[in-house]
Amino acid sequence: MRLGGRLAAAIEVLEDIEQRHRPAADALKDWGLSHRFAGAGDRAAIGNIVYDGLRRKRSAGWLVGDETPRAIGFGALLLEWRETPETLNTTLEGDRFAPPPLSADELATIASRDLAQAPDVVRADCPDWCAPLLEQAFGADWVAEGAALASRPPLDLRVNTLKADREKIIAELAGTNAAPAALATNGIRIPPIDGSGRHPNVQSEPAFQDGWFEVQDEGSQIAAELAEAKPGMQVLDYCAGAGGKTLALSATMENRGQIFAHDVERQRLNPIFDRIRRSDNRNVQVLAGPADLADLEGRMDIVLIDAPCTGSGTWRRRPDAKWRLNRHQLDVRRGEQAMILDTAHANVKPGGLLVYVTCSIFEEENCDQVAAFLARRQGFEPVDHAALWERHFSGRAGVARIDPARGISLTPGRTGTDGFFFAALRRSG
Ligand SMILES: C[S@@+](CC[C@H](N)C(=O)[O-])C[C@H]1O[C@@H](n2cnc3c(N)ncnc32)[C@H](O)[C@@H]1O
Repeated sequence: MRLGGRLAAAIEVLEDIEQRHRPAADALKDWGLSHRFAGAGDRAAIGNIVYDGLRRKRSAGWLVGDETPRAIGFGALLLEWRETPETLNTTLEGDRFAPPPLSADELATIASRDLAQAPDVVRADCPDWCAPLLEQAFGADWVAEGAALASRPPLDLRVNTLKADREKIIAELAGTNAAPAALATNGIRIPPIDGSGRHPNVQSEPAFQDGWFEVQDEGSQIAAELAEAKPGMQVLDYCAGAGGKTLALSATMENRGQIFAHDVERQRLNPIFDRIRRSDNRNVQVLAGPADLADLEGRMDIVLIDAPCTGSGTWRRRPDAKWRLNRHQLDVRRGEQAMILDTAHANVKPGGLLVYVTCSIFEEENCDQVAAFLARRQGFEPVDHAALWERHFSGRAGVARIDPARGISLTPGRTGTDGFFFAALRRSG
């Protein structure tokens, strides 16, 4: 397929997502199944146009003067593929599979628009209702942070130190531009890919099959590192899900001590068994249900709450979620977070840590949630987050937003990671 056919397909997929309120991944998969002639390169390029369009939906639409899937598809190519209106129209000319080229009206609109002069919400590429939340979180930087959340993400890997070291894996991945991550001690980063390219399928590498590394955003790795799980400790991962943080904690504990993996939806834990086998983690115990949890009351050195949240920090990777999210869902998540804090804290032993993590950028799910918990509950004190950060990332204070008494925020704009929030509260008695 040429660019015109790929653009037409991307517009079709964007229409499907909009009309049927479908996740982007499902719509793309269905398109691939009903167009089996399209090769892997075509599917990757179509996926890139769709994801670029969803990340930059507002700025793409604003540039072309409409909010239709067509305007978003064309806008994505202009903003992210280094196309110009002229190169695009020349490329589409005579291609019978391409959408109609940019019209005279569209060309005039594009020529008259300068994105630097666009309204703030357009440059931040966020829904109107989220703008005050971004402003609350980032102050004067909110537009820049919104724009960073609308950029293409890198592919981050975490070295499984139980089986390999960073140099060895980087050598295995030669030719992918893999390099040590800027902050995470065991992180490897493969930078974002340009245009129609795609990241290597690292999960098909023998090194992955042998458990040498996991795919994990650097922000998630940093959060696990800051929890300071040590060999011999008793740790409860209260919202373990597929086990990304469980495995990271287990590796820092060098397989000594015990980490209990719990999740209210037990089927979410299913991938963990295969991951444990592959990665040689031997100190993970997956809890079967609430009865097992009762045995842990007051006994844990660390209880990690990787809380269910809006996921607003991961909009680079799941841009369709940005447009589906609404105020009601945020309120539901806040209720769940408060309830989990009020329940899970009972498992922390005196002197132990309650660690609260989200992949959200909203204060309401982060600092506010911690402040409300501390106001409700006696016996927990925040650690000194500035000192904690300094212990791990000495001299790099500027790359995170640190409120010493409330927590640490990581963002795409400042940290170069997905948006994450981390807070550690010590139990006094
Ligand atoms: C952010 S995800 C966890 C991701 C996982 N820790 C990782 O690193 O791969 C949040 C998890 O919290 C779980 N959850 C939601 N409500 C819960 C509750 N009341 N108690 C325990 N887990 C809960 C969800 O099922 C979901 O798997």
